[in-house]
Amino acid sequence: MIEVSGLTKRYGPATAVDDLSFQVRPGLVTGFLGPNGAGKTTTLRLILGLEPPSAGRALVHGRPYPELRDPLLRVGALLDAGAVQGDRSARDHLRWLAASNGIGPRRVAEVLELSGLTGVARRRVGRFSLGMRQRLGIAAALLGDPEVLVFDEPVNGLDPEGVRWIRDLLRARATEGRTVLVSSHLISEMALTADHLIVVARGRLLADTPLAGLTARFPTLEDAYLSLTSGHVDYRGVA
Ligand SMILES: Nc1ncnc2c1ncn2[C@@H]1O[C@H](COP(=O)(O)OP(=O)(O)OP(=O)(O)O)[C@@H](O)[C@H]1O
Repeated sequence: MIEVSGLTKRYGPATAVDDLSFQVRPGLVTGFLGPNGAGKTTTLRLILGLEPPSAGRALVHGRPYPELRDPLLRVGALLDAGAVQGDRSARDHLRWLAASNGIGPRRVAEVLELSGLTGVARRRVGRFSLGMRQRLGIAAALLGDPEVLVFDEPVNGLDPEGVRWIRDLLRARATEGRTVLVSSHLISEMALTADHLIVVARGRLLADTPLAGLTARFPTLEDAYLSLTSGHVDYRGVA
């Protein structure tokens, strides 16, 4: 369970996240949608304790993320798949992460297999394509077999097979009763993947609803999303 209440983040005079409150419940894939600059990544960073909020709070398993013991075993996150040291092999990268979190090498082999990277495990990450980096980031998120998954744009750069893999993975994790929060700009993909949607714009909550609640009055989720966000797009700060 993730609980966000009154969450606010200001950067100087700009408010990136504005008094946001929502819950992400276990057993569902919750899609996190919004226009460019809506505050999605900032919200995920606040949930993961990568930045302090200006006001409000975000709790994971009932605690602020920085207070979790063995965080990698509790929460798996994919934020910036590019942020990996390029001179390490995929296997060494995962082994290093695993060792620093008390996870054994057997689990590294498992997540390499799970993410389709076994054949390239010894290759330097610097030579990986964007899609392979995404898979590596997801492998890292799965290392601790966590109950909560937080993925920012996980299908970015993935080929159709990879997109299907992510969709099935998120679905399977939710079916096991885990908490899954996933942001995406691909509305058609969210229509296939998500059970529940949280939509934000300009840092504020626009909708917190089951997927069916949003699509009932529109032919497609894209139509519903565009109707909901029309008039809320201003790309503050986006060059
Ligand atoms: N470190 C920062 N300093 C100043 N402004 C920031 C910082 N991080 C984010 N912002 C601003 O906060 C706003 C929200 O950005 P954020 O990246 O959270 O949006 P997003 O919904 O993830 O966008 P996108 O869909 O384009 O990735 C933007 O206006 C952005 O420029």
